[in-house]
Amino acid sequence: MTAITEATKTLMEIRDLQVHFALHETFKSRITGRGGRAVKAVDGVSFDLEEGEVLGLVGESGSGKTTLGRALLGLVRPTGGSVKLRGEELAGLPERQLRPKRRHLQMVFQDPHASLNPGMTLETALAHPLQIHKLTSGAAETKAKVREVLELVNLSPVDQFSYRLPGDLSGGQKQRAAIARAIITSPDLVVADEPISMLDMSVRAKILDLMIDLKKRLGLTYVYVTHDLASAKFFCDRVAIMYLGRIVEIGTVEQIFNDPKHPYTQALIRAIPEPDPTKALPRDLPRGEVPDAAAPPLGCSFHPRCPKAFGPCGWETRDLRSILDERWTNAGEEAYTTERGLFGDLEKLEIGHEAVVPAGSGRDPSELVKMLEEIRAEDPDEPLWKGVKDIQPETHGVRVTFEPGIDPELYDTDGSRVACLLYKPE
Ligand SMILES: Nc1ncnc2c1ncn2[C@@H]1O[C@H](COP(=O)(O)OP(=O)(O)OP(=O)(O)O)[C@@H](O)[C@H]1O
Repeated sequence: MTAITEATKTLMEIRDLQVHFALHETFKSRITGRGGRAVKAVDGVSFDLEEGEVLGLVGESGSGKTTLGRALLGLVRPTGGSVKLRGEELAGLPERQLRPKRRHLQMVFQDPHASLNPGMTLETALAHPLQIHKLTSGAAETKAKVREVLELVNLSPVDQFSYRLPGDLSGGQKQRAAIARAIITSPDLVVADEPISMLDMSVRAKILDLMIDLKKRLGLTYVYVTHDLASAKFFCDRVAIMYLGRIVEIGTVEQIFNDPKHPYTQALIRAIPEPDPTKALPRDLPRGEVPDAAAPPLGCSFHPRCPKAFGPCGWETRDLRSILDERWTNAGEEAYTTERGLFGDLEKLEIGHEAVVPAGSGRDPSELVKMLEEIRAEDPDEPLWKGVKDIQPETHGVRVTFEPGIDPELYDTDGSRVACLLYKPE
């Protein structure tokens, strides 16, 4: 592995990268260019990738790891921001200009079976990129290069493997062939998206060992996309923890594993199943599921699940709604009927830091204020209440005002860089 402290050269510079996928476009939003909902798969990501390093992108399903990895390769078009390869801007390049760059930017996929053409021998499959990018002059040179790369990935005796079809190979051998195809163009960067998760336990470590070996021999740089922190610890030099399209913590393996700072990273690390390092993350993370990426929580997007959340983290009407829903799910029928009757239609609550909670039909808003105060008094340590600034009766309901939230940036700490207000400089 590369020591990050050594003098390194920057291979890629990623700044404020955004990949938003439009959803449910209406006629009006299409015409005006406004108002259409979008999934913010990658939402303002910045980092440098140093030559020769292995950077892990780690996070739960839907955090944007794959989209970010694909955006680095130009396989998905950024909707904003910049991706520079050795100083040259790739974001926004027309396909015609991007195509010749692709030999420098390769990908290894999760499913080696799906990524290889079942009707092509390994020799044909590996010769293909050499021919497309015109990297060899003539059949003899192509054949020699294919043999060299098959040797490199340990698919030998080469004479036998050259003429095999993917169907004749084991899962591990298929992934070796897919890796061979990725490295045959002498790329600078290989994005490996869950390259071992579909393989038998017995071959997973061998494939990562092979990738480390190839990196040393060929001077490759890897971005390793995974939800498996244990394999990232083994394989990576640095790790970026992603949550809802953002990097929430980035640091060296030592910083992330020995001194995790973000409450989300801490939860992920606590959840690593030991001693078996190959299992996926269990889902015993705090408070619920990953929210909808089309309408992420305000402020810090982790705040609704965060055990350390406090006043300015971005409390909002949806949090109040969840607290009430949770309370009523656990309430007895009588208590539920009494309390629920005080409230009007909560579907009408708008997303924001201020909301008028409607009173139930014929109910006095002051009863609602009393109820909310009672709920607060029962559990004053519930972090939501630390973000509530004011509860006031109005004509038809109660105005609940929250502290204006702060959307954290990546802050420098004495270790990793962390997007959490606990580390915001004064
Ligand atoms: N082509 C697309 N159109 C619309 N939404 C998309 C598209 N691709 C990804 N998304 C959404 O973007 C978000 C990030 O997806 P992405 O696949 O990058 O996450 P991930 O962390 O790699 O997840 P997984 O581990 O499940 O692959 C998700 O909410 C996903 O549903």
